[in-house]
Amino acid sequence: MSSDTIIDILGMDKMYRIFDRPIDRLKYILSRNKTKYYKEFWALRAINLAINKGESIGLIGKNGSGKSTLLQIIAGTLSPSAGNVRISGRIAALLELGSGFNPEFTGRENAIINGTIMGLTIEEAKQRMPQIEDFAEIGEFIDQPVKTYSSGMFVRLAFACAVHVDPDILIVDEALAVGDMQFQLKCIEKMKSFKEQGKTIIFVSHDMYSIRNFCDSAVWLMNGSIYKRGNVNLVTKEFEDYMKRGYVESTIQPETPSASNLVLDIANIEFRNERGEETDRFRYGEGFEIIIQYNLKESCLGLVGGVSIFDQLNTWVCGLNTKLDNYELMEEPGQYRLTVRYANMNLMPGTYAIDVGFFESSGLVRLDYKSRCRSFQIQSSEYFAEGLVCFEHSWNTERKISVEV
Ligand SMILES: Nc1ncnc2c1ncn2[C@@H]1O[C@H](COP(=O)(O)OP(=O)(O)OP(=O)(O)O)[C@@H](O)[C@H]1O
Repeated sequence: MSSDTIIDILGMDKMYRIFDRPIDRLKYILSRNKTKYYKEFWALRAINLAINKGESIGLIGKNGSGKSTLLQIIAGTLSPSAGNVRISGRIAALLELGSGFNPEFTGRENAIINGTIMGLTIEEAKQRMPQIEDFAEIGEFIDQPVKTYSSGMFVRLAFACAVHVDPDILIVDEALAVGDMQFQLKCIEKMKSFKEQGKTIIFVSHDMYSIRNFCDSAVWLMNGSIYKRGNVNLVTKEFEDYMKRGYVESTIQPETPSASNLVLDIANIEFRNERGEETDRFRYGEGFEIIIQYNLKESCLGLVGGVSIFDQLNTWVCGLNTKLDNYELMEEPGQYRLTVRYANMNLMPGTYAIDVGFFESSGLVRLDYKSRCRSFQIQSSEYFAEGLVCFEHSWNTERKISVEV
């Protein structure tokens, strides 16, 4: 284990025992020779994973691939069946929400207990209470039993506790999606500052856009094994292609719902042709514009706007956003028109749909997202090519002259 390695997993397996009937579990517990009343299910197999200090890792994989199991083992809430797991730092994990809380205790009591479990003394844990209360913003509920909390309050308290124990490693398992948007933004700011401080972050999401925006590298789990690890863009792209090719049943997670449109509202989307006329029909090869009117209600640092085009089979034809193009949007509140211009549209004739979305800078929080909100047609009376796009091209042929010797 190098001095930079903060998480080191070697040859780790996790097996779950599956009992067909509750009585079989009881029989197993009571049997002296531990007769096998169960079936074995290997959720993780031969995992070797070393993560260095300061890395931001995106953990991806389809449903049931073993992501949560791996995170729980790293977090120490689940034991592996075999292998070694060495962690050299303090871990704060936001896994199943509030799973570490005792429902009968108040928020304050739980926060203090959590702090002591994380290695703080009771005094240190108490000293951090004002910051936790401040961050969680749940007011007087801090002194109510957590069983009375809404799921949003749980996230608030859980995140506040997690980030105020000064962890070296932060694990976030899509927990953020439950909180309200203002709070999500606050959490993301905190995660960014953790990243800047060189802390290690493991982030699980089904949203590849979020993973690409937040992580440096990605680990792809498939059927309980690490299938790929590497550059976040390459691995997530390959994962998306894999999912699209339909190797899997259509169990891709639903999109993360748009955060309530408190910060930004998309008011209108329209298409205009090269002559500035509003229309949704274009000639093949013609340029056109998509004009998005939106209302920014609160200033938003690093606002990102994007448009994606899909064909009728849902193939993602082209996704563009202002961040990828280094185009900065204004951050002050106001009403805006954002125009994206496509020159020489060489999509083949057919009907296409668009998604339009706005995100805060890391891409983790959707401020407003309209899926397949408008469609347009590319028309041509000529039959000139097949497929999805027609690239600019030319043909050439040369006759090979055979020389007799
Ligand atoms: N307590 C358990 N007992 C038996 N099997 C389990 C248990 N927990 C998880 N599994 C199984 O282990 C496999 C991996 O589950 P896990 O929750 O780690 O996957 P995941 O990648 O996090 O999935 P998702 O994206 O749906 O959250 C799944 O097939 C799941 O059914």
